[in-house]
Amino acid sequence: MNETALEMREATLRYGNVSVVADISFALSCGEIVGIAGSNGAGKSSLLRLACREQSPSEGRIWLAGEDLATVRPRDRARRMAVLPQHMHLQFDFTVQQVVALGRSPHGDGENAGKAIVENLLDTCELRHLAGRSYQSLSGGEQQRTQYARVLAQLLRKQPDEDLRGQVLVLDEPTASLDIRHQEQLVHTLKSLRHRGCAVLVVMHDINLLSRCADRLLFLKKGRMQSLAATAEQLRETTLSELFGFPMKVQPRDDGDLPLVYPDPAHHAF
Ligand SMILES: Nc1ncnc2c1ncn2[C@@H]1O[C@H](COP(=O)(O)OP(=O)(O)OP(=O)(O)O)[C@@H](O)[C@H]1O
Repeated sequence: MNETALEMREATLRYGNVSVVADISFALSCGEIVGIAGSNGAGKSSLLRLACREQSPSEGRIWLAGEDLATVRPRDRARRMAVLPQHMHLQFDFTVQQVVALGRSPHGDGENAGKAIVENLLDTCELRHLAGRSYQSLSGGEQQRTQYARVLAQLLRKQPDEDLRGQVLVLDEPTASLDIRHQEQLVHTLKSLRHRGCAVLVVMHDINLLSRCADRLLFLKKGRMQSLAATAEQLRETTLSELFGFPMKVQPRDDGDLPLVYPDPAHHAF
């Protein structure tokens, strides 16, 4: 199997004559988590839309495990790549269980193996008590957890604990509505998916949370790659201050864990 799960080479996305993402090149390996960070409007969601072929690049090429993404049939792509968008609106009022089961659609096994996967995810994602509830009636965090379970249902091939090399998970702000307990749970599941060979591309505004899951961080500024490096190397005050356009502090920790990043409290910009 190809060790590169997803690769972009000189990918650009233009709306009219404005490039919202420009000249992006990187490779995501099987069993690797790449975190994407940057300011509002930097192009993070646009980059993810290119990665999952929701939009095709104006220039450049993208490969899924060595295959040109443009030639991978949509159903095949949906079996190999699961995507959690930033916003998700449902036209119909499904129950939580039905929403999670939607993830099995590309696999066509909803009545058999897929049912066991959905049942398992309702338990592991702590959704069992909500299974029969209308999705529309849920809180923001409950909806986000339901959607996360749906993409996990799509990501798994046949069994809850199988090898996931070649599978790609794309997440846009998956923790935006989650409480601390469920943020921690999500970080834990991402690490476990990585351990099983899954490749993950994830956007988060919380740089500390992102750093805790990502092997490498890709920093985007005005649609361009500012830098891509191992997480520890990216956590530098000058790099982060430039990225966010605000003075940032990086506090080393005694326990040898990654440093803590926070806005400089001495700076009074507003
Ligand atoms: N359909 C579109 N037509 C024109 N411009 C667009 C379109 N979609 C996005 N943009 C612009 O592209 C830029 C990048 O948007 P994108 O959603 O990728 O940013 P982002 O980094 O995900 O931002 P945020 O942190 O606010 O979610 C923004 O300036 C946005 O206004």
